[in-house]
Amino acid sequence: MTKIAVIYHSAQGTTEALARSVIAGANGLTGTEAIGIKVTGEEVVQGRYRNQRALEQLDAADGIVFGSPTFMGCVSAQFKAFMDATSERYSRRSWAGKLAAGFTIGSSPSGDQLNTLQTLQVFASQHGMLWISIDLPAGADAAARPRLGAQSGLVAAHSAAGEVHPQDHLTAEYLGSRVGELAGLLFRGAGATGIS
Ligand SMILES: Cc1cc2nc3c(=O)[nH]c(=O)nc-3n(C[C@H](O)[C@H](O)[C@H](O)COP(=O)(O)O)c2cc1C
Repeated sequence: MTKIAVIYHSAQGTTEALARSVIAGANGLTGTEAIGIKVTGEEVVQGRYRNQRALEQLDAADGIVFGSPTFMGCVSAQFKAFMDATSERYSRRSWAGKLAAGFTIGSSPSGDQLNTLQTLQVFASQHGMLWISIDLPAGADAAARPRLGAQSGLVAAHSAAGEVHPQDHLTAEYLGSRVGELAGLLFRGAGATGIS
């Protein structure tokens, strides 16, 4: 069984909604099990993220997808607390060779979300993880994914009413299925399942 974990922080629910789509995309593959882990403010005590069980769940995953809202042009403080809590794993190289990917959402189509994604990408690289991009041709994909054109991960933006765009959900599903399929190929020798 290929294991994918999606760890995310969400204050108002839009990042969580995208996380559900990433999970659904991965769970749509035969032989893949995806779980969601939500980082909450209550788990951050004096600046330290304290959920050891969550970290152990991530240890068991073949691929980890990181999700954070873009707050002031970067990951949220809660998500950064989680990132800092992985430093022992960094020292032990626990996550080296796992697959990684990321997604973020903001209120503006160009609200500096790319900096959030790049923060996630650097974080994954510090761990020696293998970063999975979005390989769809922006502007040429039949389903118009990725809507805002970012390729290094999913950049989403919600409407003025706070709604997540359906195409951003489609891209999130695609990202989940891509990470799941590649993890299956790399770690389980599973045959291609036909991402489309
Ligand atoms: C403190 C704060 C900072 C924010 N900074 C940005 C920003 O830099 N760029 C942006 O596009 N949206 C920004 N937003 C909007 C949020 O990213 C957006 O509403 C997002 O969907 C929230 O995610 P959530 O629903 O998972 O909490 C900010 C919101 C807050 C509360």
